[in-house]
Amino acid sequence: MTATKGLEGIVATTSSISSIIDGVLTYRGINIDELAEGATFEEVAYLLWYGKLPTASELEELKAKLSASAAIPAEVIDAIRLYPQDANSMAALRTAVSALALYDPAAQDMSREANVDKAIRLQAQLPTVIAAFDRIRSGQEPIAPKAGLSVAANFLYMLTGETPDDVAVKALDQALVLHADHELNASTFAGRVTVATLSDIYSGVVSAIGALKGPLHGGANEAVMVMLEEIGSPDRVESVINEKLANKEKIMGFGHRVYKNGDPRAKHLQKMSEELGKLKGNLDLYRMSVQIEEIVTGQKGLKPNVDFYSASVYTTLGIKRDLFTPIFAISRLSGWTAHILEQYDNNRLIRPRAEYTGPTSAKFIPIEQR
Ligand SMILES: CC(=O)SCCNC(=O)CCNC(=O)[C@H](O)C(C)(C)COP(=O)(O)OP(=O)(O)OC[C@H]1O[C@@H](n2cnc3c(N)ncnc32)[C@H](O)[C@@H]1OP(=O)(O)O
Ligand SMILES: O=C([O-])CC(=O)C(=O)O
Repeated sequence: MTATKGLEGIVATTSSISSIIDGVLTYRGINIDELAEGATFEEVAYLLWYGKLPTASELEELKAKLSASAAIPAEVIDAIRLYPQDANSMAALRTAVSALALYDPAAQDMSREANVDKAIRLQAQLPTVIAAFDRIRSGQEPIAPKAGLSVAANFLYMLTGETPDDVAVKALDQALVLHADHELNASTFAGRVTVATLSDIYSGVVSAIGALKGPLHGGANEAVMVMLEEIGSPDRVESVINEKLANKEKIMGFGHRVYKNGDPRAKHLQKMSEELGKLKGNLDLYRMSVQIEEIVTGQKGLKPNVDFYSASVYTTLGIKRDLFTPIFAISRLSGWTAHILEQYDNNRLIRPRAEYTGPTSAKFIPIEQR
């Protein structure tokens, strides 16, 4: 038995949800470029869960269900009030999703129907949880979700209490489309491993949130913003990035386990970053990002991944840095739950082997002789 470090190149499951073939990403066979330009996040979530694009009436039905389930139990809001004010936002989200399970009478119902309902409910509730956490830690009262708003619009509304403008809603919606699923990425795999023991959907999502949090995965979008803040202005890009490269530091938002010729989602976020910068009259973050890309791609051949330009996009939208990865979670929840449902539909315990590298034939020494 020989281990492959990081399971690189190992095919661990079959799946019909999303594919990356020759660098092309599809959701249910539809190219991500077409979805990014033409679909809303709700249509994409439907596509991931049900395997086909919704008709107009199916989409209306899904939106109505999302609207009807977006409120979170008062007990969960009360629990969020007890979190430390400086709690890590992904830790807070992980804890709150765990708490949601306690107040869902169907949490342990393993029927397919109940699990699809829970996927939709969680999709509706995640933005409410994150917005409530952000307001409570800022000394403000949480704002209840507003019926009739899209997932993107409702999230922005619940953060500020103001009706968001169309540009912001469209940009966030497109970002949600781009992040919704990505084959067997680390967080999706973590979720599938958890539910393959026939544990419940909440446990799978909690595992997935924990895996997304790390800076080698979803946490990279926040880390990109830390780097942009450290650089501070376009004239410092060259010196800071060259120093990082000379010190063999990783440049966050670059590289990918699967894409070696570029992440097809990055160009959409780059375009969005430029357009938003122009609209807001400040292209500094965009220009700094482009300069970083020129240096890192030029020197290391590494291309930006989905996390790189999302940092300037979200900052230009006025979103706090530590909400970037929770936003990734709002989007990826659709993919996680689609994979969890697929895992339940054709389940077998996921239990690989380890190549043992420890001592063999070691002897037990009684404690008094050690
Ligand atoms: C949504 C997402 O999860 S997208 C990924 C988000 N993560 C990041 O942006 C963090 C920065 N990137 C990375 O750490 C990596 O590229 C990962 C984790 C995404 C992929 O990792 P792996 O497939 O294991 O690639 P690995 O780490 O083996 O990299 C191969 C080589 O490229 C280098 N490399 C990879 N990414 C970077 C980077 N961002 N900056 C500098 N060097 C890098 C490695 O140091 C390694 O060099 P070496 O062969 O001289 O040791
Ligand atoms: O697939 C991966 O390894 C990481 C990634 O880009 C994602 O989850 O969107």
